[in-house]
Amino acid sequence: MTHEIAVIPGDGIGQEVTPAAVEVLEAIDGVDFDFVEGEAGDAVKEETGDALPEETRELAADADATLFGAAGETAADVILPLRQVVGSFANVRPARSYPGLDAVQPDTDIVFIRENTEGVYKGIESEISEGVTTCTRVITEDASEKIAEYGFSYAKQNSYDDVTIAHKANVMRTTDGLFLDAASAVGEDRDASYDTALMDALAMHLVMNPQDYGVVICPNLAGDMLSDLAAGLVGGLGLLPSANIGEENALFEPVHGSAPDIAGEGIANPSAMILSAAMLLDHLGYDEQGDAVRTAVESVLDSGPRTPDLGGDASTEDVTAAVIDEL
Ligand SMILES: NC(=O)C1=CN([C@@H]2O[C@H](COP(=O)(O)OP(=O)(O)OC[C@H]3O[C@@H](n4cnc5c(N)ncnc54)[C@H](O)[C@@H]3O)[C@@H](O)[C@H]2O)C=CC1
Ligand SMILES: CC(C)CC(=O)C(=O)O
Repeated sequence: MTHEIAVIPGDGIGQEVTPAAVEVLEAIDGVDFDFVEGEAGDAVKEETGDALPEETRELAADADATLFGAAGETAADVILPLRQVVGSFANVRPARSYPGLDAVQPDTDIVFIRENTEGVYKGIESEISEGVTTCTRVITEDASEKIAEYGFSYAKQNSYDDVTIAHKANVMRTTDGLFLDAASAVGEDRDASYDTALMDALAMHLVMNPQDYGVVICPNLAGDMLSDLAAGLVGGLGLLPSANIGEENALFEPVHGSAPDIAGEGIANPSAMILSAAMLLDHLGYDEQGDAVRTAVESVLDSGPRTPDLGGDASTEDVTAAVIDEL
């Protein structure tokens, strides 16, 4: 069976790390892919006036799964609609420390399960008068229950004992009050053990004691910010993959952006993107192959070569070739 994969490299280092992930997928025995590339991001907007052309939307909608690199200034006009195109309701962001890396917290294994459809990401903003702006934060019972169901199931399936529901219901009493109540009710219904945590204090605890956390179920913006914070604990954004999961489709992307400070130098760390490809393999049912990719990345992170963000002097291509050798 051949799987059609939409490949959308985007801007900046997206153009460098996405081919690395495709090379790794091509090196896997026994799985057939048909990669079809689409354009999106700043460069295509400059050419055509549209950061996400209709052909690219259709490509992602029709493919078995999508690999997305990163976009630059147009990121919100690209990745947010793409998440909708694939019907994603959950953004899964594992933050793990790796042996051999000099990380702030070398004993971290946390998976952020981020609500992926609402909150401030609805983009409902207005300037109601000069110098006065508003942003409407949408939280619904259905979406809160759905992400909690996904989070508790993920914890069970992947043997995480600690589940934490992140919220700020002491301030956003109505919206995060609903998120907290709906997510807690899912935990109660399942007779599952879980904690709840105010997200400000949670940020501190994650930095000081990440080993106390397993699965963290979050509203949309909180999940974005807490997962980036966790990237800092384990060695940086070059290491964090993610999956945007829908009922019938999914999109896989690194947590990082287009990194204009290093774009074009060929030194971006491809690990986050390659690990996103491993999540794509899991999603398509190739768990063994997904594990093999993760093991190969781990081994290269441990023994090198490493890109400059991890203290090395290797290129994106050196690291990719080493991962393929390990495979
Ligand atoms: N999903 C997306 O397409 C996203 C796009 N962006 C866009 O990216 C642009 C830059 O945003 P920033 O806030 O700087 O975030 P960023 O994630 O692009 O970069 C933050 C820092 O991490 C480093 N970094 C990120 N990925 C790396 C990798 N693979 N290897 C080595 N170092 C890496 C960068 O060099 C930079 O110092 C903006 O235009 C923003 O809108 C930001 C976040 C997500
Ligand atoms: C530029 C943004 C759309 C990136 C972000 O916040 C996200 O990953 O949700």
